[in-house]
Amino acid sequence: MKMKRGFQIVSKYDGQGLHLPYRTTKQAAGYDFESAVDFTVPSIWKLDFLKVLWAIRHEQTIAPADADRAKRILKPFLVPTGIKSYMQDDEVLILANRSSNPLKRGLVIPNGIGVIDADYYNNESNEGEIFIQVLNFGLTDAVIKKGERIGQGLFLNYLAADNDVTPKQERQGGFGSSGQ
Ligand SMILES: O=c1ccn([C@H]2C[C@H](O)[C@@H](COP(=O)(O)OP(=O)(O)OP(=O)(O)O)O2)c(=O)[nH]1
Ligand SMILES: [Mg+2]
Repeated sequence: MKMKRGFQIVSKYDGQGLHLPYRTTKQAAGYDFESAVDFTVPSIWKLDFLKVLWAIRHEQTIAPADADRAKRILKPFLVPTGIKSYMQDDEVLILANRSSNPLKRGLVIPNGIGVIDADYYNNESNEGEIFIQVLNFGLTDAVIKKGERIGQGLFLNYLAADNDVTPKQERQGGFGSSGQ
């Protein structure tokens, strides 16, 4: 059978008992992705963050160390899945949150959706490992266990615009690798 689209385990996770993404009901559109590792996502409502917000709100000077910590707290965390995905050239894998995540523990995907391009597969910098960006708006830190389902992926076809010029650049990685 000709392989059209699917998932594989990234080689550095070989033998670690990871599961390929799977659908949980007959007509589930999304393939659920599990976390490849135990991962704690700190709550954004850490004291330093509130302190900095308060200072900004009251036009007070912020100590550089506080500002740096607050920036770290607001920066999304990348949960590794240990999974890479191959697909046809005119296909894309869209990553979406599980709707229970914000409801149950305040976990949101700050990029809204994740776009996994076909040419991300087997890229030279990280072999095409898919990461799920998360921020924790819950009041307490979110402890994600290895094997817990944290997001879902949907394969879709995408369309090209008229007079589309295919760029020659090869993808080297993700998360800004193609420039600003
Ligand atoms: O939630 C995400 C979003 C993206 N990616 C990977 C796959 C995707 O193909 C690549 C680039 O994503 P995107 O094009 O959305 O980000 P960018 O900021 O434009 O980075 P680049 O310049 O590398 O394209 O990063 C993930 O693993 N998870
Ligand atoms: Mg891009």
